[in-house]
Amino acid sequence: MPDNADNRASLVNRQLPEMVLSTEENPLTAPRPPPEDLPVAQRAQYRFQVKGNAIITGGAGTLALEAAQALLEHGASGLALWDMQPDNAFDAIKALHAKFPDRRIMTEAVDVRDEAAIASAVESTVKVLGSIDILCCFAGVVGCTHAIEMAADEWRRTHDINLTGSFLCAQAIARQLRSQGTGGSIVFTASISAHHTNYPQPQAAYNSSKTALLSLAKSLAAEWSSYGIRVNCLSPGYMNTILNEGDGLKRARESWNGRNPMGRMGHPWELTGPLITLCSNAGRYINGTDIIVDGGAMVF
Ligand SMILES: NC(=O)c1ccc[n+]([C@@H]2O[C@H](COP(=O)([O-])OP(=O)(O)OC[C@H]3O[C@@H](n4cnc5c(N)ncnc54)[C@H](O)[C@@H]3O)[C@@H](O)[C@H]2O)c1
Ligand SMILES: OC[C@@H](O)C(O)[C@H](O)CO
Repeated sequence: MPDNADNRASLVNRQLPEMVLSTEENPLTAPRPPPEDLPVAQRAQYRFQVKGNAIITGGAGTLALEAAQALLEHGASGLALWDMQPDNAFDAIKALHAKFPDRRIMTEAVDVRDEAAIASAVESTVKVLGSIDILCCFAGVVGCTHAIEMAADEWRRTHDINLTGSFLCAQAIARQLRSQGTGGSIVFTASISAHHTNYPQPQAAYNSSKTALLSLAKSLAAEWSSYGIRVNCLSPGYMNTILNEGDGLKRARESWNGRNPMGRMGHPWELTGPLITLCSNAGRYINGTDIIVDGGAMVF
């Protein structure tokens, strides 16, 4: 690894790769309003229709499975649920197969920290589904350790999964979308923790990994828009999922609700409207940003 002085010298002499911005003529980023003659009844559907196939990381988790159902309801033709523990989704996937017998729904055991596993999952996903159009990154972990006590391993693991894992999956899918020439939508799951510091639970590693995701989404949106790839984040507030269950968090939950104008946690379903927006025509001009879905938790 060169030291800083060498780095600076090589930067001065290096030809930087050009960042190609999209132009008005790029068909991948054109506005695509509904055709004038589309009947009124079909215009709303056109706006929120999900086309093609989606990969969902952390696909056995609560928010991810709710997203899976929403994507199918809005028209996704196929889904690949990638998770380190895909068997946890066994019953949920059985139910999805029963509700949507005409769609292809597959699972893959993938650790999002593992580049080789991601590459092989892209290959097998494309083999089964034919192509990829959407990536939703839900894989994530949270710990509640005081920063002063935190082992370096916990810090690294949190960032490796929440931040680097999202980057590695996005990069692999962007390469696939570029080779397809189709464009697509990538959605990271950040959090209100990306915007403010959780209280009362100490979550320095989690918070900083999620804040970095916001910045990553902006950077990738800038670099990849010429391929027709939009990159955005969703920032859920406190949602009713396993992540926030357990007696240990009972007092925290009371405190979260007490500081939320709506006085309650979010239902996983309540995240799916914004997700569908980002993955459909409705979100065609939304790029490099973040949608906060928290019931107003950060207004105080
Ligand atoms: N639940 C909330 O209140 C809330 C709020 C804000 C943000 N989020 C974020 O939403 C996402 C999903 O949260 P959830 O509540 O559904 O949690 P969850 O624990 O139900 O789901 C997380 C999933 O990620 C998987 N996973 C963990 N490490 C992985 C790895 N290395 N590779 C692949 N998969 C891995 C887990 O097996 C699990 O299925 C997380 O990124 C979380 O930080 C959740
Ligand atoms: O900030 C809300 C979430 O990101 C998260 O659910 C919580 O902090 C986990 O305890």
